[in-house]
Amino acid sequence: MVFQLESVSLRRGDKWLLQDINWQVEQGQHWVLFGLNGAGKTAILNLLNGYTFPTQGNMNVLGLEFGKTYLAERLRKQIGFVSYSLQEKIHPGDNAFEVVLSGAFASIGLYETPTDEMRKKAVGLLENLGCLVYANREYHTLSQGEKQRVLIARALMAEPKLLILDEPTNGLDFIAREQLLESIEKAAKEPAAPTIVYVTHHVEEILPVFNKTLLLKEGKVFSSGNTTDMISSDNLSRFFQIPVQVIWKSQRPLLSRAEEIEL
Ligand SMILES: Nc1ncnc2c1ncn2[C@@H]1O[C@H](COP(=O)(O)OP(=O)(O)OP(=O)(O)O)[C@@H](O)[C@H]1O
Repeated sequence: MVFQLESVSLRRGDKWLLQDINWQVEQGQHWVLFGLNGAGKTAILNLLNGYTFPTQGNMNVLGLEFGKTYLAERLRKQIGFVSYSLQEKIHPGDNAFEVVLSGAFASIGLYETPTDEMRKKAVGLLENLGCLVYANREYHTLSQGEKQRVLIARALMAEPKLLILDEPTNGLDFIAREQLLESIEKAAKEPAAPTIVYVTHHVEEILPVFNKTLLLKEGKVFSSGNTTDMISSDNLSRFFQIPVQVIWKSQRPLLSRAEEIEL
C-alpha cells in the first residue's frame, strides 16, 4: 500500500473542501487525479504531503499514520513532489545539475557536499530525462519544459516511493507538452519507478501508463477505478454535466463536446 484515505474530510472555516474521500493507492499503480478548477486537488495534495491533517477520517501515507506526529518533514524526504510553484523557489544562480543534486537532500539549494555516487546518479537522471545538454545552464534560463524535466529528475534523486506531478504541463506548448509526457512515460516504466500520481484537468494528458483514475468533483470522489472506465463518454458527460465524447487513439483519450448524447 502506498497510501490510503478512509472517509477523509477537510474543513476550512465554514467550507468543506473535501468530503468523505476514500482512495487507496497500491504499489505498481499509476494514478491520475482529475478534477476541474476548485475541485479540491490541491487540498488532497496538501494532505498527502502532510501539510494539513484531515478534519475527519483516517489517513496513512507510506506507512505513516496521520494524527500521531507531525509528518511533513518525514514525508518531504519520501515523496517526490513536482509543482509549478516549486520553480519559483529555486535559487537564482543554481544550475540544472545542482538543482537535481539538491533532490538527494530534499532541500532547495545545495548546502551539503554530494558524494561521487550522487553526482553519477544525477548525471544518469539528467540523461534519462533528456536534460544532459543543459546540465550546466542556470535553471532560471531554461524554458518551461526544460525546467519541469529538471524538477522531475530532482524529485527522482531521492528514490521516492511516491512521485506527485501537479499539473506538470502548465504553460507548455503542444510539442513541449508531448515531449515532457514522453519522458514521464519513460520514467514510469523504469523497473524501480515510484508510484505516480499525475494531477491534471486535461483529459488529453492521460498516458497509457496511468492505469487508474480518480475523478474529483466539488470536494467529493465522483468515481474512481480503471482509467478506461473512468474516461468514457458516458462517465465524463455525467461528470461535466454536458454531453462530451471521448475517442481513444493510440491509447490516449481525446475529448470533445458532443451535441447529441442522451444523458
Ligand atoms: N483556506 C481555505 N479556506 C476556504 N476555502 C478554501 C481554502 N483553501 C481552498 N479553498 C477552496 O476550496 C476549493 C478547492 O480548492 P483547491 O485549491 O484544492 O482546488 P483545485 O482542484 O486544486 O483547483 P485548481 O485546479 O484551480 O488549482 C476552492 O473552491 C477553494 O477556493
